[in-house]
Amino acid sequence: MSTLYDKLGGQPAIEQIVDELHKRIATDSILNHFFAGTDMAKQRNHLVAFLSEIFEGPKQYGGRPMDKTHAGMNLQQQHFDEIAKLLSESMAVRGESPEDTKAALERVTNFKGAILNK
Ligand code: HEM
Repeated sequence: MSTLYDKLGGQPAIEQIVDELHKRIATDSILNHFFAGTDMAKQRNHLVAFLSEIFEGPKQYGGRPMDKTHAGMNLQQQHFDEIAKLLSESMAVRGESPEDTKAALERVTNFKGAILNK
């Protein structure tokens, strides 16, 4: 049976989705200030690896756990919702189906408790 990673189109698809997401974050006034000091090239690789892994692709994320990564940011529900919205848009642009997009959002939402209020 194919995994969500395969259904989405594998590594090239995840890379394109993350690039679309980063384009949107850059012009989003709710989110972009959080990334002011971030090396976005590194961030791209980390996020591609992280998403690939949670979508059941090859295990490849070697970065910090989500609670440590977002420590001190005091992220709130509205920030999470905004990223989730931009991620959905990025998946739609890439031509992903509503079902696969929903499944992906569910996987990401599993980490909400580790990301918010840190
Ligand atoms: C929606 C679910 C989210 C996921 C799956 C996620 C995932 C990640 C990952 C994998 C990293 C890289 C970790 C590392 O460098 O070791 C990261 C870093 C980061 N995330 Fe998130 N994140 C999420 C939500 C958010 C939100 C809502 C914000 C703020 C608006 C945010 C802001 C950041 C920032 C600023 C960094 C870079 C930290 C640095 O420069 O060291 N994240 N995130």
